[in-house]
Amino acid sequence: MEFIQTDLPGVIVIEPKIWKDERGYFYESYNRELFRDAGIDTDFVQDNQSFSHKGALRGLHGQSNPFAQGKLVRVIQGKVMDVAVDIRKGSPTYGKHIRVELSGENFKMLWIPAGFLHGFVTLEDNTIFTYKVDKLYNKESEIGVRWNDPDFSIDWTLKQSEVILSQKDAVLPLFRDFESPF
Ligand SMILES: Cc1cn([C@H]2C[C@H](O)[C@@H](COP(=O)(O)OP(=O)(O)O[C@H]3O[C@@H](C)C(=O)[C@@H](O)[C@H]3O)O2)c(=O)[nH]c1=O
Repeated sequence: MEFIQTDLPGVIVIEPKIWKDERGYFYESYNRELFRDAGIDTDFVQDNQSFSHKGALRGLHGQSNPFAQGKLVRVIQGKVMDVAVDIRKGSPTYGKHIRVELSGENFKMLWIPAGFLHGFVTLEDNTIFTYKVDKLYNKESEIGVRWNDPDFSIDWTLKQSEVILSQKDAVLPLFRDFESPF
């Protein structure tokens, strides 16, 4: 299993070792000891899964303390462009984002600690996205910023007309009107 630092300190790409044979494949999607050795020392308390049609864009989301979540995300089937945005005030990379393509074929995972917003757009139909989080869902703690915020100018790969949003995500605040709790 390889742990690869990204341009946002704290956000880590994980490439698991894939064991392929005539039956198919096997891999460890989480190993507490290896993660702890790599500096990801946390207790996961909830697993989530979503299914999306091509163009579904979920984000940019987070939760404030005491429910701020670290997330370990991956794609089981299909493909997404996954995005993390640093919203830690005073961070040298405050307001900056990274993008990583995650797919059922590249097996990559992304660790996004608390203090970041997270979102993804599905690039293929029938995409199954799964993630572990280290704090429980808490509706009252939900925070977010509009996906197409001009200050972030994220290249989501798809055109605006191809994107499917929830009603909630369509009206999230812009970054300039957002008070980061971190
Ligand atoms: C996130 C979440 C939602 N729900 C419920 C509430 C809601 O009625 C329904 C759908 O929720 P949402 O529309 O917020 O789902 P979604 O837009 O997929 O939200 C997710 O987006 C990605 C980008 C993340 O990073 C996640 O943390 C989460 O915020 O599921 C839970 O019961 N538990 C949870 O942990």
